[in-house]
Formats: sequence, structure tokens, C-alpha cells
Amino acid sequence: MLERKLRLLPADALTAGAIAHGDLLECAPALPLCEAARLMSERRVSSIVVVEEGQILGIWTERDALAINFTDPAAFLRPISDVMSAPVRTVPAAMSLHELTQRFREEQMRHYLVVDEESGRRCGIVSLSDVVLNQGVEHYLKLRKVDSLIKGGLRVLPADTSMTEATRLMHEAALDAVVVDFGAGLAAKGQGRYGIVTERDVMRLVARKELGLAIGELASRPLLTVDEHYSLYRARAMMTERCIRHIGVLHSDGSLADVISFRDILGSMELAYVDELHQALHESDRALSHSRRNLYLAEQVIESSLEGIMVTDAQGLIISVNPAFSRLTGYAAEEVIGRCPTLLSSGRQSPAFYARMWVCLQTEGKWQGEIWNRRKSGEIYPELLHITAIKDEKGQVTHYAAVFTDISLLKETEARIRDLAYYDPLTGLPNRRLLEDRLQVELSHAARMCSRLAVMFVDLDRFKRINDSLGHEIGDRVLVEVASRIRLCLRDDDTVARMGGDEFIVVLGNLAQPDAAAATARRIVAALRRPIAIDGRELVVTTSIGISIYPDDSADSATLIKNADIAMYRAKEEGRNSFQLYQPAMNARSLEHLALETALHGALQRDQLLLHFQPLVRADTGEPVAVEALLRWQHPELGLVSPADFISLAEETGLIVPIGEWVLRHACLCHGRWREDERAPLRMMVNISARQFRQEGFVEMVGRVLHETEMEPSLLTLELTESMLMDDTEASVLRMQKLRELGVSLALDDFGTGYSSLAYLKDFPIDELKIDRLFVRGIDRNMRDAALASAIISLGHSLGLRVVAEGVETRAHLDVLQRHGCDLAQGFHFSKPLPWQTFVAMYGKASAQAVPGSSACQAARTASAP
Ligand SMILES: Nc1nc2c(ncn2[C@@H]2O[C@@H]3COP(=O)(O)O[C@H]4[C@@H](O)[C@H](n5cnc6c(=O)[nH]c(N)nc65)O[C@@H]4COP(=O)(O)O[C@H]3[C@H]2O)c(=O)[nH]1
Repeated sequence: MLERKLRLLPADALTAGAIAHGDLLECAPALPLCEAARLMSERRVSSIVVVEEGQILGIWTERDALAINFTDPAAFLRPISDVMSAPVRTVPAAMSLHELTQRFREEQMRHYLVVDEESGRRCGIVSLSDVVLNQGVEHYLKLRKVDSLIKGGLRVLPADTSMTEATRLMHEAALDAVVVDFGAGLAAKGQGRYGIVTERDVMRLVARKELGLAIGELASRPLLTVDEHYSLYRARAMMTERCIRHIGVLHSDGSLADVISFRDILGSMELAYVDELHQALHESDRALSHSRRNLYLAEQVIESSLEGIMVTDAQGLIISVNPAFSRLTGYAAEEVIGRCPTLLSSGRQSPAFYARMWVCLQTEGKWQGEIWNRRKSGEIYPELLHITAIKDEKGQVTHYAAVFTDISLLKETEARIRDLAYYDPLTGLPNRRLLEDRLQVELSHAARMCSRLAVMFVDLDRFKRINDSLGHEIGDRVLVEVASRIRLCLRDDDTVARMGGDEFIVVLGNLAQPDAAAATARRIVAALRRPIAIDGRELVVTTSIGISIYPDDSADSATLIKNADIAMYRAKEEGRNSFQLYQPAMNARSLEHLALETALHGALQRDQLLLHFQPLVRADTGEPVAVEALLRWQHPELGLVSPADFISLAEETGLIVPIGEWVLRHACLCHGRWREDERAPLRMMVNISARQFRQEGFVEMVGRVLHETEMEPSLLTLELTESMLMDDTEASVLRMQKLRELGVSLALDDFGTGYSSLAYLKDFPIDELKIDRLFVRGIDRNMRDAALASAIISLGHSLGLRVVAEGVETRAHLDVLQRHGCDLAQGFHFSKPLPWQTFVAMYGKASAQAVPGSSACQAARTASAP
């Protein structure tokens, strides 16, 4: 719409000079009015310019002629300079039609003299009508009907009215024409009833200096008319064709409605034009205010943006910044405006970086990337920066706009994620991944320098117990302390990494001698042996370390780690709390371990498992009251394998579940045979492993076996260890209660070796405590062990439990235990574990009489298998 309106506005090509009437009529100031009128009539122009010595003094127009006093004959002879309008307003010939239109509107003029400014030449007169006629408003004339110009107030004068009277009327009423009525009778003769007298006729009158004429004599006849429904376009065409400036308008009934003039049509067009112009301007105002509003909005967005915004001129000098810029950089707007953005440079980017940025800006008009900048405080921070070159319509860069965000937080998060990927979150040590990277680097370095390097596998002994008994939180704190102690034993450029759980790997670079690694290992073992105080509790953690050396043990990282692991296992086998250097023979051992695992899988099917039985006797009388079933594996090549060598393997592989069931069933079956022979009642004690105990359906399995073997439940005691119960005490107690509901008894095995939580002990539904043989071993010589054993016995009794001492090897052991009131004893002093047949032979009949040191016991000791 706006576009259409603007198209109506003067085209730039059209100028005042181009549309001005060039036939400028000029006269001297002294020229009598009648002469001027004659000239104007002859030339059929509506104005004459009064010139003296080349200077325009004024202008006289047809309209001015109506002001002449026609009753005074001298009036026609007055010099034109007396009545002319002055001064004459001029416009330059080069003035655009648009500007000219504005000028007409502002100054309310009807004519301008057009002057060529360069030459001073007068080009002609231009009227508002000329402007309008050149605006292409024909469409408007076609749309409007003649009746739209009917004003009413038609002046019809009788034909005998004097010219003097008529001109006076015209002048007073500012009419440029009056209709002359010749009467209805004349109309009948075909001449038309009406004629017309116009300003131009008045001009002719002035020229002829004729006074006293009646208007009928001067009028043009007949009055040309158009129907009121004709378009203005058609009316104008008729007037142009007939060279007339007035036309009558007839109502549909043929009566004369009005006279309209060319000037009326033009006036109406002017109105339309001005209206259009007004609308166009209004719309352009609206567009302007719209764009102002957009500008305001943009300003608001920039002001409130969280991103820093900086605008520079084409030379790169800052011309504006937003508040976020000041917040992010610390610079107030007035501190940076007029300065170069280099004041933000951190110095971290090379000149080549900036050169690339400029090339990109010049070729692509934009650049985006990360950059380090410096705040006013001096702090360097990373930002994500977008720069856009802003160009004018000619494609010339006028500004650069830079928008940036502080990405410090993002970078920190990235770093944290990287840390998580490469560091152990608990101890802050490198993790396996970073260790592997570093080890690679160290290995290449060692290869280049022909130096040695050690890889240590550090594993805490029995750490699981701490976790199981004291909970993971304490376990974690122990690990953090262990990590820091290991770190303190190393040089700055050595690496310690946590591989997971309680395993650490240490890499010692630039090793002078393998001995140096041993020295470090010794330091670590010693450092970790010192008690760790946590919540007022002192925990002792020992460690086993395996060491492999580059290039002696291998040249590749994976093998070095594997060999260190093998050596670590050897250290554990050798009694823990020590270190071992890798030896190739160890590898063979670990292969053996693998072979053992494979063989154990077939042990059950191949009937290679068997039970040995060891009696438990009353400590005071030596009377056997129970028997413990102990598992053995009869391996075709390795011979009789001790449970110490394969129970943990069976646990790891899960084989303990079927094996455990086999043990229980087999023990119950043996016990059944014992009862068949009507021997003295004897309790059967069976070991249960942690994995077995936690196995879903374990209690049901026990119930099933009891049922299937017809075992008397009260004669079965299951041995559980402390550590297996501490893991999830509530679930353990529940399971123990269910077992008790089956009628079986429960014994707590190896008591004292775990992190005995006496608080829980009272909640466990157990019947018996078995003191670990570790405490029994020294009770005859060591006061501390004796005191401990005594304390455990009292504790057990105070909880209403039977107390069994394991590992009773000597009379002296027994004496001490008897003194402290221990209930039952088990150990080599009475009997080693025996095959069933031997056990039955030894204790079957004589069980009631058996006493420590009796001949029966002696015989058992001699006959027992290992
Ligand atoms: N030095 C010394 N040792 C003595 C003496 N008297 C008995 N022993 C040994 O002490 C161990 C007692 O069994 P445990 O503490 O339950 O310790 C058992 C038990 O924890 C586990 N075990 C044995 N059989 C089974 C089984 O069927 N199932 C499960 N889960 N574990 C079993 O293997 C461990 C070792 O069993 P064994 O090698 O048979 O070793 C047996 C026995 O031979 C003594 O006077 N001096």
C-alpha cells in the first residue's frame, strides 16, 4: 500500500523546470492594464510578469483583473505595476516535483516563477495545477463523477446584466465565471438558453476598454454541458478538446445544476493528490515509528542481553558497548569508547591467530571462535566470540559488531568431565586410563634414555573386611588415606593411580637399579602398616606389592602390569604385608591357578571331592560331642588339595554353591549312618561360605537336604563367619532366624579375626562361638592372646553361647582354655581331620570315653590323613 502511494509521489526525474509553462509573458511596469490584458488574451495565458531591467518586479493574473473598477474608465489605463502582486516567489528549475509539492503545501501559493539557478534564466511559470497534472492521477478522474464537484450556489445572471455589475459580483464572490440566462424562449430557437462569462472574457473586456456592455453581449453561447453522471475524466477531455475552461452540469431531468471549471477539476485533483500525499506521509510516518519501535526494541534487547556486545567503526574503534560488556570485562562504557578492542587482549593468541580472524572477516563477513581475553582486573577468561561485519548498501563495511559470552564455567565443566574421565573421583589419583597413557609415555622415555622403569601393583590385604564390617564410608576414608600415604612415599615425577577397589599402580621412572623399586615398595608397606585412625578407631591395613621392571620383565605396558599383578599375588601367598619382585616362574604359577580353576569345574562330576571329619570334644572331659566336616579335593595329579587352596577359587567362580550343597548332603548322609549304628549322639558341623549363605534359596536348600537325608536338624550346626554376616546384618539375621526355625544350630567361626562388632553379636541368633586358632596359638606363652581368649570366652558365656577353641595343638593350650572355662576344644591335640571310615573306627564305640591325651586320641593322630 505504502509502496503504491509512494509511486504517486513526483518522480525524481521530473523537475519544476520540466513542467513549467515556458511561454512566459513579460511586460514593463508602466504598461497600462488594458495593454497587459490584450497581451494575455492574445496569448491565452492567465498571467503576465512585470520586468524591469531584467529584474522581475511582480505578476498580474486573470484573477487580479476582477478587482478593476469597471465604472472608472481610467482604471484600464493604470500602469500594471500599481496592481501587480509582488514580490514574485521563485523556485529553482532543478527542484524536484516532490520538493515543489511540499513548497506549494507549506506556502499556500498558486504560482511560482521557475528560474534556472545557474544561468539566472526565467524558465516559466508553474502552478499547482501543473504539478497535479503531472502526478498521474487520471485514475482518480475516471473514478469520480461530475456531480461530485457540484457546489450549489450557481450564479445565473440575466443576459441584460451589466458587465460592471457582473465583474463586481464575480470579484466579491471570488467566481471565475457566471452563467448568463437568455431566457426559455431563446432556448427554443436552438441557441441554448444559457451562455457563460469568464475571467478570460473580463480580460478581453479590459483589453477593449469597453464599459457599459451587458453580459449577454459578451457571453459565449451556448453553454457546453455534461451529464452529472459523467466522469470527471470525460468532462476534462471535452474541455481540453474544445479549449474551454468551464462546462455546465445537467441534472438527469435536464436542468442546469452548476458550472464547473477546469480549475475545479484541477482543484479536486489537487485535493485528491494532497490527500494521497497526506496518506503516504502518514504511512511513511507510521513506517518510521514502526522502525523506531523496532529500533527501540533492538536497543532494549541489546541493553538487557546477557551476552557482551561491542560495536566498532570500520577502523575498529569501539563506538558502543552494552551493560553486559561492562559486567563481563569490568570496563565501563566511557573507558572503552574510542579505544581499540586490543585493550581486552590476553596475549594468549598469536598474531597469526588475529591475522586469520581478519582474513575471515574480510572474506566471509563474519568470524566465530573461542578466544582468551583479559578483564580489567587482569583476570584472563575464555569467551565464545561472534564478530559480524556490517555493510552499507554499497557493500562497504561501516561497523563491526562483536557478541561474546564468558565460557569460563563451560570450560570448568569440561575440565571436570575430563577429570572424571582421567581421575579417580574418590582419591583424586589418575585412573586406569590416565595411568595407561602415562605408562606409555614413560616407556617411550625409558626406551629413548635406555633406562629402567618399575611398575608396582599395590593391593591392600583383606580390605574387603573393612568394607564389609565397617561400611563403605569408612572403607572410602581408608582408601583416601592410603592414597595419600603412597603418594608421600614417591618422588614428584612418579605416578600413582587407582585402578579400582583397593588396587593401586605405581610407576617409577628413571630407575637406577631394581633395588630402588624394592626400597620404595618397602617404604610403602611400612607407611601403610601404621594404624589409620578413623572416628577414634584404629584400623590396621597391610598391603601386598608386586613389582615388574622394564625392560627386564617386559617391554609392553599390559604385560608389565600383568606381571606386577602376578608378583603381588605371590606376595599375598607369602604371607601378605610384603612385596615381591616378579620372576618368570611366577607366571607358571598363575597358569597353574588357571588350570586349577578349570579342573575344579569337573571336580564334582568326577567325584573328586571328599570330606574329612575332625572331632570337637568337651574341654573338661575330652568327650567328643561334635564333628566338623572339612572338604578335601582328591586331584588326580596334585593329590589331596587343601580347602585353603580352592575354597576362595570356588567362591570366585560360584562353584561353591553346588559344592556347598554336596558337602551338606554328604555330611548329613554320614551322620545318618552314624545314627543307624546307634552310636552316642554327635552334632555335625558344616562350614558355610559367604556366597553360599547369601545365595537365593539357601535356607530352602538346607531344609530340603535335611528332609532328603532324614537328618535330625538339632544335630546339625552350620558354621558362619563374622564377615559374611556384617555385610547386610538385617538380611543376615533374618536368614539366620529362618535357619533356626528349621531347627539347626549356628556357630560363629573364626571369631576374633574380623572386625568383631560386639553390638551386633548380641543380635545374631547363634549358639556357639569358635575362637580362631590364631588366638589359641599363643595362649600358653603370650599374655595378650591368653587375655583375649579369656575375654572371648567370658563374652560368649555372658551372651549364653557355647565357646569352642579351634587349633588346640598342645596340652598347654588345653590347660589354659580349661582354666578359663572354655566349653569345647578342637585341634590336632585331639585329632587331625580324618576320613569317615577312620573317624568312625576311632570314635564310634569309644566316643563317650575319649579324653585328651587318651590312647584313642593318640591313635587318631597317628592314623590321620594330612
Ligand atoms: N594348624 C592347625 N590347624 C588345625 C588344627 N585343628 C584343625 N585345624 C584346621 O583348621 C581348619 C578348621 O576349619 P575352619 O576354621 O572352619 O577353616 C576351614 C574352612 O573355613 C574352610 N573349609 C573347609 N571345608 C569347608 C567346606 O566344606 N565348606 C566351606 N565353605 N569351607 C570349608 O577351609 C578352612 C580350612 O580347612 P582345613 O584346611 O581343613 O583346616 C581346618 C583344620 O584342618 C590345629 O590344631 N592346628
